[in-house]
Amino acid sequence: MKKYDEILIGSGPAAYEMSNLLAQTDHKILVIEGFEYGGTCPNYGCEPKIFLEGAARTVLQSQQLLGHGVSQPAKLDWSALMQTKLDRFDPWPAETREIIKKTHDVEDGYAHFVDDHTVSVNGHQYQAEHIIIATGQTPNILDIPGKEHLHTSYDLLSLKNLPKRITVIGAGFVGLELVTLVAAAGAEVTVIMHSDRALREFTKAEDQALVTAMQQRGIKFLFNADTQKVEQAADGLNVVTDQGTVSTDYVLDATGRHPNIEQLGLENTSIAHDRHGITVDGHLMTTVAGVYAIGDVVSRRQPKLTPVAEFEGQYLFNYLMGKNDQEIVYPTIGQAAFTFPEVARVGVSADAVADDSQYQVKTIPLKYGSLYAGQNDQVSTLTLVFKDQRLVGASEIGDYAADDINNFLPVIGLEIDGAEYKQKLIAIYPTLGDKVAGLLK
Ligand SMILES: Cc1cc2nc3c(=O)[nH]c(=O)nc-3n(C[C@H](O)[C@H](O)[C@H](O)COP(=O)(O)OP(=O)(O)OC[C@H]3O[C@@H](n4cnc5c(N)ncnc54)[C@H](O)[C@@H]3O)c2cc1C
Ligand SMILES: NC(=O)c1ccc[n+]([C@@H]2O[C@H](COP(=O)([O-])OP(=O)(O)OC[C@H]3O[C@@H](n4cnc5c(N)ncnc54)[C@H](O)[C@@H]3O)[C@@H](O)[C@H]2O)c1
Repeated sequence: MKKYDEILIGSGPAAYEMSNLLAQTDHKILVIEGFEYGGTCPNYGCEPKIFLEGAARTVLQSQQLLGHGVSQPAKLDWSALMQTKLDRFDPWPAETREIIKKTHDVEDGYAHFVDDHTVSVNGHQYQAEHIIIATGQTPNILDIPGKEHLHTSYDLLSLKNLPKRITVIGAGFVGLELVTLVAAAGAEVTVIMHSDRALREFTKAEDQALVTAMQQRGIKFLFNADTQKVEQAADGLNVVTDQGTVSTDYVLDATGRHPNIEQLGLENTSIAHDRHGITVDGHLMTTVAGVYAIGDVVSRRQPKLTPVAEFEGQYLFNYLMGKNDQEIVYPTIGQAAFTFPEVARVGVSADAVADDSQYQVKTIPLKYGSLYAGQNDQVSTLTLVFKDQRLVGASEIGDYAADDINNFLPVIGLEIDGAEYKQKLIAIYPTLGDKVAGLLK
């Protein structure tokens, strides 16, 4: 049986970060990847999504400015845009594999444990001083009649021809970001939600303003609807819900993601897990000594995001190399949905402390600023949460929400007050950065 210092199962952002750091050591490393090297984010997640969003945003901004100095809205050619996406992204998995292979051994296949300390792939068995599970998450598929008609975000992000009518089940991050893209490209979109809340991570007011903005662009929403089945119809598909039937050409299942643990053979081990992922301690060690988990596959309350996965990769590298023996402490984490308008947040939510007199909430409409007025961005609203004069939370809905909220991350994470900000920084004007010091007073 071949032995390594470290075995990394998966090659997404969490494992890739660790593999790059381990490349600087003399350790013998094996990276096992069952699908596309680089994982979700660069191949069928954040990166292709934000790439496609560039053109979609241009179209939506031009529509928003009709009658405000723009006379002809831009038009999105989905097939042409998709070709540029495929040209850019198709080579990435092979390139990533080559980069990893320069310093580590690689095995192309799905790994599973045969016992607590032995991993099997392609009929070979391997052991290591440290085994790191970094297998991420995978999209849910509703278990309903006609589920063979359901597509995932993976399918949609490579869809060469845009269907006329698209139905999206689920209005979380993946659902609403992809709705933004396909609706901007001209598809008639219906979103089926099983409650009346879309992005629960944001305030109710932000969530409602986002849904309203989407409705005003012609996107239909079915609230509190339970999807029962998908049926073949004479001219497409019927999505049958308890609130009525939606005729459509394509159905995206965006009802969430679950940890990639089914193929890992955990039943042959003592590695504990729950429906949110693998259970780890403060050093990211599983319930088996020497076996660790990082990234989206970990059961934790922090959001499942690329920078969080990378942070865990860095932390575990430092811990295993003896550079840090402290338990992991997560930094201040910013989060955004790249919808139109965007929504973004950091720290304490205004809704969570609405009834707590220790907190003060300020809501600031941004539409009067020239930057926002110049985009005819009528919804932009910033919400700040203070405790003991200190900023502890910020959220925004608006065309620039993600960039705007990035301004508040150092304020909260480094605990800077308005005076210190003003003394140490002159931010770029006229952006929101320039207003931060004033807003902290
Ligand atoms: C559509 C979409 C958009 C997103 N947008 C953003 C965004 O804008 N910003 C952001 O921060 N995050 C975003 N995310 C989330 C982000 O992609 C993940 O948080 C990130 O990829 C997690 O990295 P990871 O390494 O933990 O897992 P992954 O990237 O999922 O990588 C896990 C890898 O393990 C492999 N694997 C699984 N099982 C096995 C096995 N048994 N053996 C071998 N290999 C295995 C998989 O094939 C995969 O390559 C998005 C996700 C999606 C789906
Ligand atoms: N911009 C970003 O940072 C970004 C983008 C995409 C994904 N992500 C990450 O990926 C994670 C997963 O995203 P996601 O959108 O797949 O999951 P999610 O949990 O954000 O959203 C899934 C949605 O589907 C709904 N749902 C569940 N069952 C349903 C049903 N039967 N009918 C209708 N609706 C149903 C849920 O209520 C929820 O609103 C996110 O939490 C985030 O961490 C981040």
